[in-house]
Amino acid sequence: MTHLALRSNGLTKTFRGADRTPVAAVDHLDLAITPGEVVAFLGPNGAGKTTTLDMVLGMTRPDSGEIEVFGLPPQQAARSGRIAAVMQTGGLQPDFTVEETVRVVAALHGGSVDPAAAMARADLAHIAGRTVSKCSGGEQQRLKFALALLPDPDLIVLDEPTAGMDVESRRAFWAAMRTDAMHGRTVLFATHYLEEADSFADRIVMISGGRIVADGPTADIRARAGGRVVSAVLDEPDIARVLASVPHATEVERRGGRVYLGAQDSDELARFLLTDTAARDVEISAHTLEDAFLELTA
Ligand SMILES: Nc1ncnc2c1ncn2[C@@H]1O[C@H](COP(=O)(O)OP(=O)(O)OP(=O)(O)O)[C@@H](O)[C@H]1O
Repeated sequence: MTHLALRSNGLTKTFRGADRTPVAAVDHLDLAITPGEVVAFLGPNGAGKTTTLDMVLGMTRPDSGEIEVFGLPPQQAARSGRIAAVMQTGGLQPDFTVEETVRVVAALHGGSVDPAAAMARADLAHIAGRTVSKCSGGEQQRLKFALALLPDPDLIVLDEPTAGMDVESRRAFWAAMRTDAMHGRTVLFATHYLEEADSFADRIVMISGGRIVADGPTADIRARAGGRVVSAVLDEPDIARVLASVPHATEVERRGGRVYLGAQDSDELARFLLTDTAARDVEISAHTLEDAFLELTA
């Protein structure tokens, strides 16, 4: 029988806040991830991403609900090397070189991936002799990624792996990750960065207040923000005619000499503009992921 990479039912974790009031960090979370999926776990600060990932890794026990990784309890999946993580915090020895770090951890875990291969896959070969304290934030994250690859896990979990990196380092990190994910590994990563979710994930699970507010293919989540916007250069009488004639047409905004219009059916709106008005320079654009994010996590 083929198991899901991750399955949770009614997963719940509550903490006590500073004034002892309960905070539902994760609130009845149901999630199913099939092997090979690359899933972004997207949500604002305090949404419950880290708490969920801690439970996925068996580092925190849920108060109630169930969670399985490849059909196993999370701790067992972690012990057997089927799951590994790149977490936000986590000790690297500052005096070790990159290569020493990878070799020591490989020896400790009896990893199934050759240390040199893990370094190559995390794009570290050219800095193998550099001490950890001299590595940039991005290089240290890639080192953690190499360490996570050592047991050759089927599921790799990344908690905001590029937090604090500059654009260049983020690009290098994701290039290394993307190459690796093409080998069929399941990837679950938490992020605040919409563009990372957009460009790297097949699927987005959006979480807010410990609950899933949207879950689906990246393009579908974007579309949920409410269709498309049609913009054109248009004079006042034509704007009035569009608003009166096209069902549910609304004026969204005016900017740079253009008017931006929304409607239930954007194709119908565009057709009306092109055939019944003197509209020029008509453009149809999808809502951005940011629109969806703001709407769904509001
Ligand atoms: N050990 C703890 N004790 C008390 N409250 C906690 C603890 N850990 C998390 N919380 C609270 O649980 C909620 C969810 O936190 P969590 O760290 O899971 O969110 P997050 O989505 O990872 O946030 P961020 O993006 O800021 O890292 C927050 O309100 C947080 O303050």
